[in-house]
Amino acid sequence: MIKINHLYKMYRKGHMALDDVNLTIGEGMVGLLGPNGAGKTSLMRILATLIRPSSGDALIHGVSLKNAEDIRKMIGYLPQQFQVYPQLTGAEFLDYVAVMKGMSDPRKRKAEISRLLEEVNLAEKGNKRIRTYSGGMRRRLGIAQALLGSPQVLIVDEPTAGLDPEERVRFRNLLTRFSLGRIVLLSTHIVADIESNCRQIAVLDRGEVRFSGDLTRLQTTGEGKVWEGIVEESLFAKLDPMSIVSTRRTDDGLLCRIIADAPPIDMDAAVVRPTLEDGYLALLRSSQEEGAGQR
Ligand SMILES: Nc1ncnc2c1ncn2[C@@H]1O[C@H](COP(=O)(O)OP(=O)(O)OP(=O)(O)O)[C@@H](O)[C@H]1O
Repeated sequence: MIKINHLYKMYRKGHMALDDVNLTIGEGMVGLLGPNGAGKTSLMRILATLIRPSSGDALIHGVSLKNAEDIRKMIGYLPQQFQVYPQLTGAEFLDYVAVMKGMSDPRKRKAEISRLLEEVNLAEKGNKRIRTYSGGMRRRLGIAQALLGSPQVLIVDEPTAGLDPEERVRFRNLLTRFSLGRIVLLSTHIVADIESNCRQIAVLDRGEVRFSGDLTRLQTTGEGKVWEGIVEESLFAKLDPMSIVSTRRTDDGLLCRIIADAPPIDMDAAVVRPTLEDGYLALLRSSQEEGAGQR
């Protein structure tokens, strides 16, 4: 279990990236969802002991972040900008990382590397240079390096960014497999990444936790706030663009889906069942309105 207590991160020039974050994260796949700049990377880097919080602490399986050496043994981390050495082969790269992680026995390293290459579906590519790998393969190699030493906690920062839909699905399934008996904390701003396989979701916005719970509860946040109706082009131009979730051209006109407490006066709209994405957008909307009210 990860228990985050009153965590703050203030960067130089006074920017508050994390503002009293409290969160309990259990076993399985956990999604950390939030728009750009929400503080996801800051939180993950703190948990991976790459940066220090300004104040507060987190306990990972009971160990404080202050014991960075012990925490690092428990954690595998895949950063957003994962750097590889293109001239090395996948196996050479993993061997290099394994040495850095203190795995001194070459035979054990070799066995673990071939096991991991197999697990991430790169067994046949292990002896090829990384420069020949696709984006998805590099990301899978990134997971393999994070899993070296069998960490109990895997932290992955926006791992699906830039992947094509097929690789994205493949990558999600891979993470789900690794989440059995482990904590996999996955950050993303794409709802589909967490839709099918996350047991818990936390939503971060402007440094604060706005939600923590399961998928159904996030979805119901949108209840009574999602409206659908046909609008004329002239009305469409007047709608608040921030409230429009989707538009589809039909024979009767533009079918518009919007998130609002009430539909615009001249829109003939009916309330519809929210999707998970609607729930997330409704939550962000109310969090942003709250923020605007306080400014
Ligand atoms: N080293 C830094 N110095 C100053 N400000 C920073 C630094 N790193 C991040 N920030 C700011 O802190 C806030 C949170 O950034 P962070 O990268 O943690 O968010 P994020 O949710 O991961 O965003 P993204 O999805 O865009 O990566 C942003 O406003 C960002 O500009």
